[in-house]
Amino acid sequence: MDTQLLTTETIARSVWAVPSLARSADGSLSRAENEKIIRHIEQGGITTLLYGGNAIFYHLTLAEYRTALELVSELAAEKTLVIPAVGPAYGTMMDQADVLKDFDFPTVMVLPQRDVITSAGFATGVRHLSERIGKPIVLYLKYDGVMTADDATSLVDDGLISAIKYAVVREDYTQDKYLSELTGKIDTKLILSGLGDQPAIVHMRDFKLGGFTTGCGCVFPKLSMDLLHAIQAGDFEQAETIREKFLPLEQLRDSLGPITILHRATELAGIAQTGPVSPLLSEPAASIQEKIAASIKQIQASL
Ligand SMILES: N[C@@H](CC=O)C(=O)O
Repeated sequence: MDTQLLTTETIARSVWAVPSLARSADGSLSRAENEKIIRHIEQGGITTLLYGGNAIFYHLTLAEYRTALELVSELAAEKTLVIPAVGPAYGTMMDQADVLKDFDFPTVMVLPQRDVITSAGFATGVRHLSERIGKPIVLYLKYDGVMTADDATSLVDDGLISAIKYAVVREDYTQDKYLSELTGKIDTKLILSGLGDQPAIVHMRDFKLGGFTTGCGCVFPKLSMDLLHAIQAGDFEQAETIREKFLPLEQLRDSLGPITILHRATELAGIAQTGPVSPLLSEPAASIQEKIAASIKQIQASL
């Protein structure tokens, strides 16, 4: 596992894959199946793994948290950067910080919270977390204005932020006042487009963001890396062609739940047995699973 502190070069060198976390039939975390997922992603050329929402880190027990960190840190290839998430509750992240001290992850990401939060309080929580683990943090901005651009800038200026995952959903990604405010104050290369392959072109071309995160890229990693390389080369026609290839699966995820559809897609694509979906989420119905399988075939046929 790559344990070097993040730089803007690290951020840009790979798409950030956001994988599912496989469980055995009894609900325990599966070493063998998570290894298959990691190898599949790495074989597509991806060197950054972010264990967060798609891995349902929201709902891990503290004991599972340690096991998950052991698995992913031991299974990742030497050059793979692994970023685990913490939180989203303050108490949870501080308990998890004590577990993290036993590992060499160069940074961690705070999962997003929408309720029971203020901008200044969120910034204070990030400061406490960074002090506790002695490392900079990946800020995940998923809700409009959840942290003001000024508060985010203070954290960056104080060296407490390794990257920002920006994932506010918009009707039109070219129009985004919050992102404009952030990019007006913070080095855009520290900010990643955090909503998968669909807004990546607009975010990187128009707002000059440093990279993007992907869920579908855990099933089609080479396609996601091809998209990153096309955008970085300024070949937006090619990038648009690649973006459209993801649509069958991405549209299902958008309408039916990005996390659970990816969890099942990873299995239906033959990558690994991902096992039961963690409560508080639930399994897609059989009819939906047929649609997931069909969408995977459609993408495979387009490659
Ligand atoms: N939410 C996005 C990117 C990951 O955070 C996805 O799953 O595609």
